[in-house]
Amino acid sequence: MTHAIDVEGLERHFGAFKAVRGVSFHVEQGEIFGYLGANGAGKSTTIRILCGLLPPSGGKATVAGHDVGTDSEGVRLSVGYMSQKFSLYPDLTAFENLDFFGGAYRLQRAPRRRRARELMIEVGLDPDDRALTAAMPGGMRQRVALAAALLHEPRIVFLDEPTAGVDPVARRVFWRTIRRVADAGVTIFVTTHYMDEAEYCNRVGLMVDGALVALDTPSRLKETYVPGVTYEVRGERITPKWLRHLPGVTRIEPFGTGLHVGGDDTLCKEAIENELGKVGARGVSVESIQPTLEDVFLAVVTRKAPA
Ligand SMILES: Nc1ncnc2c1ncn2[C@@H]1O[C@H](COP(=O)(O)OP(=O)(O)OP(=O)(O)O)[C@@H](O)[C@H]1O
Repeated sequence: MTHAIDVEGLERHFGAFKAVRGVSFHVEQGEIFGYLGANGAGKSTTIRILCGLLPPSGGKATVAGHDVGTDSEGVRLSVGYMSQKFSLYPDLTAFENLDFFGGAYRLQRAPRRRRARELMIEVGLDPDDRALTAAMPGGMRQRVALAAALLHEPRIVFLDEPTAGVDPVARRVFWRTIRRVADAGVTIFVTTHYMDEAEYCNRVGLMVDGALVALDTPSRLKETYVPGVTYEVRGERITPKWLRHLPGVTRIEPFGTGLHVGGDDTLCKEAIENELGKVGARGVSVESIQPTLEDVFLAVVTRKAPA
């Protein structure tokens, strides 16, 4: 059975530089697939290949049954794509923009206008607002771009950092829409820098320097890469070197103003408190926490493989 997206040994080189290196994965129809990685890891390049906008240098990928190398037109007609650099016509309203994009997809006038209105309401916009998109704040423009990517009812949607710069309340609206669309059987391929959003994905792939170094459900990634216990440790001018040699400690990462300290099951709160007491650390608090995907990400990026 073909998957919504099938990728095998995908490569993309820019001159001597390898932006995507031997990436293989598949995405099931209706799955929300998160693609994470630092800036420059190769996420947007992968998306552009999978949307039929950039030819691969090697390997093979099929999207909605179309080969990206030989049938990029078929791919483009089957997918929705919200790019990081989407552009709206500044001298049109949001509704007029959507009406225009719908026309470009050759959707008939009455159904495309009905769908544009429905989508605008879904993403929290007023279809009758006469404001031009030039005057719209970035987060509102991103809502229009999301609606535009969904307009022609694609079976697969690629969202490249759809919520970058969007406030937390609006991010919830985005994700409510994304989940509703996925519940209707549409496949979502999404990149994000917000690790809390990655938790909403069925599976998550982690890219480092063009390579896919980990791929699994959020809970299995945590079991694999940050097993054992995790403590959030805070205190005045606290530094990893104070705890590095404590028995049972397996990882320490700076996290906000504190540290996330991971260890095997022998590591307890009291041992950390005692150790910090010995070096005279002040204002110490130690809390047992559930690891986040950010812990996974940091563990993968610094280690690149499970211990
Ligand atoms: N057309 C191009 N020519 C040369 N290098 C490119 C080109 N497009 C991308 N790159 C390089 O390929 C690498 C991967 O870029 P890409 O945009 O895929 O990263 P990304 O993971 O999407 O990062 P970000 O989170 O910043 O969007 C970067 O080093 C980038 O500079």
